[in-house]
Amino acid sequence: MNSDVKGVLLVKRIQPGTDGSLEELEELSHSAGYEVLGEVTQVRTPDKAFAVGRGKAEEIAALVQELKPEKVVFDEKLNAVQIYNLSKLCRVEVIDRFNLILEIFASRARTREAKLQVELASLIYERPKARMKVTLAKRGEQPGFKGLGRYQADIYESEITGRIAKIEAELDVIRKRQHETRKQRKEKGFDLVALAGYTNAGKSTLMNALVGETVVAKDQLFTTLVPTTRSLQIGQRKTLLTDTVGFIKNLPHFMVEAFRSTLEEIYLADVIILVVDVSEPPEALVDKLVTCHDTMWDEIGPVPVITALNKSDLITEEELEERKQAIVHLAPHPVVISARTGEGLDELKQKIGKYLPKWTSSEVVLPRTVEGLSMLSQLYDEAIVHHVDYSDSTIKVNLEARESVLRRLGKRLDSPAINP
Ligand SMILES: Nc1nc2c(ncn2[C@@H]2O[C@H](COP(=O)(O)OP(=O)(O)OP(=O)(O)O)[C@@H](O)[C@H]2O)c(=O)[nH]1
Ligand SMILES: [Mg+2]
Repeated sequence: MNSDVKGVLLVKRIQPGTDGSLEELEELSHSAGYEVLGEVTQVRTPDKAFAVGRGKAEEIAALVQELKPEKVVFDEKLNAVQIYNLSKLCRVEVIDRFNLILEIFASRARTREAKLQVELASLIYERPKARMKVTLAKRGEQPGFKGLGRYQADIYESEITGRIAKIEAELDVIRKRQHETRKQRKEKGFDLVALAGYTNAGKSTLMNALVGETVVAKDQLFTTLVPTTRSLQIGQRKTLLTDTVGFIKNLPHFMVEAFRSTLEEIYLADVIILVVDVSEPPEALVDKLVTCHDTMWDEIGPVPVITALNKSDLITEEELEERKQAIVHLAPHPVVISARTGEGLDELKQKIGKYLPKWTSSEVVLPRTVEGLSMLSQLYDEAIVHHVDYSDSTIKVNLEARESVLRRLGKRLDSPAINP
């Protein structure tokens, strides 16, 4: 084993009747920079609360002795007592899937916003355990009892609550500013297009392929943590394309909430491109699409969704057909693409154009003054100008624009600008 790479032992929860190959704890561990030294599986009993039996706990402890991992990672959410007992028995740090996701987020967070979001999510996750943690700490020695995150036992629940309130207030300020920026962009005639989808589906690669710029794209989960926006010309329309944080299965609601400002880019878009990795087996594909729908469906309203079936370069025609059949009810307006080879990108752009909000055609009459000419130049930026007629005192412009642009123009001209 490479001495720089830390090892983990996984305790995977698997659905009865499956081999657990669809579970992504391994992938998450790699993305967090760990080497997987071994796995213990535990069949999930749907209606029962999660418990680790004595036999299972001893099996894990024996493997810890043998493999000497840095941490034991449970697929299941653990409470403070379970973490305490397990870490005492195994003499090693015990964490669960959410701690692992938080570790990944924490290691990727670069901006103030991302860092605050990660801290908020981990505080909300740790708060219910704080009380128990203090009780357990008072019992004295706690071998390897580090699984509750970096907050030590002397930080009480109320301090955590105070910190949460502080972060929320700061995030609120950031959000308001972002909201204002988005509103201004819309008013300037830009349409907002968001890339959404499961983590590692290829959103950032697609963004790069569409706008020819370099957003970091890697074969790991949660490469993108804060949205990046670039302009993208669709026919004559200017749009802003935003790359967003990926979705993942079983993300607790508090975590989705902590990343709300990031997800807002999706919720406020005019068109959503839902990117899926179509090279995955049909069951995984269905599973991931269901997660995407669960995460965003209630929030997005009647916004058109185009499904980009990405990574088609990795599969045969027959495999593609099989997958298309499997997801027919989950993938609105599908387009087969490969962000890597560029296949299907023209068709995707055409589809985006088709689903952009309709603009209004209008004829406006501007005064032939310095101000009128400045309005005309602004219209070239914010609208599609079809025809301009100059007379001695007026400029007649035939154009298409977002209604808000026409309304604003009407106000400046002191007369309605909308004459369809
Ligand atoms: N073969 C192939 N690989 C692709 C394609 N698109 C993306 N990939 C690869 O898939 C991996 C993930 O791509 P990203 O663009 O980082 O995915 P993402 O959806 O932005 O991921 P997160 O930001 O982590 O949520 C990278 O290794 C890409 O090179 C494609 O069309 N074909
Ligand atoms: Mg990305």
